[in-house]
Amino acid sequence: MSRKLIAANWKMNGSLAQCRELLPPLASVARDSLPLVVCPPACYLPTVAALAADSALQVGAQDAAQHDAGAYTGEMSAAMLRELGCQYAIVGHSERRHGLGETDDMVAAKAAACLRHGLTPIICIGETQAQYEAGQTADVVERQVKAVLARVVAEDLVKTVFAYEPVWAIGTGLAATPEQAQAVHASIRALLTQAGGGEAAKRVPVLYGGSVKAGNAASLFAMPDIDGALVGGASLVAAEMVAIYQAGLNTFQLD
Ligand SMILES: O=C(CO)COP(=O)(O)O
Repeated sequence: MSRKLIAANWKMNGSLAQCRELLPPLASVARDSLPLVVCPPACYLPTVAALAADSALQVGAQDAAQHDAGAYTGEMSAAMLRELGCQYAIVGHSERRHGLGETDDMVAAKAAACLRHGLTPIICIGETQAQYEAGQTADVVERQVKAVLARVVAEDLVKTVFAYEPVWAIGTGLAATPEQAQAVHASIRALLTQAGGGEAAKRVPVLYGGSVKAGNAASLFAMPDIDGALVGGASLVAAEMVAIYQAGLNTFQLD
């Protein structure tokens, strides 16, 4: 299995009409050798799963509950998301950490809940602009990764995906440079290696997210520890998302 992967995070955007418009071009380019995961708002998951059905496209949710069932109004469990056709769920997106108060431990519990139910968690980590300016990137990333490692056993690590998303690069048009991102990705890989043993850690995809577009994807993908992208705004334009995916097909050494 290749450790490369490209994912689209629509955030709270889209409509039924947009699902029908955005999915067919992606379905026609998706290949098994490079997983392409579409994460629409939860209400569109059944529609997106149906549109993806006869293709290599995969479906992900944008969040998953940390609990399996119970009195948690508005939440959706990992098992429910599986029933809706999801193979993946994003957890710990900075818009949930900073906008909705999710803690490192909640994010780790969500990742563990996904793993209990056979969903692959795409675990987002990354520093804010203030932390970046204060030179705290390495410390923040280490704390966020270690919180996950405290709840996910080493043999499950290989079933996870990490996404480094510096908050200052999200939706700003100001992506990290390939070299900046590579340095952080290498440190994430080192933490995973320490925790999960060399071989398992080598197979965990570490994606980059933050202002990825067709114009910068190939230079990011050329870095040895950048295994793909978690794409926000550009994923709402079919031609952009197709071009980003094609940059992956052309740049990555795929199995
Ligand atoms: O948050 C992101 C993906 O999860 C990145 O968003 P943008 O690609 O819009 O910067």
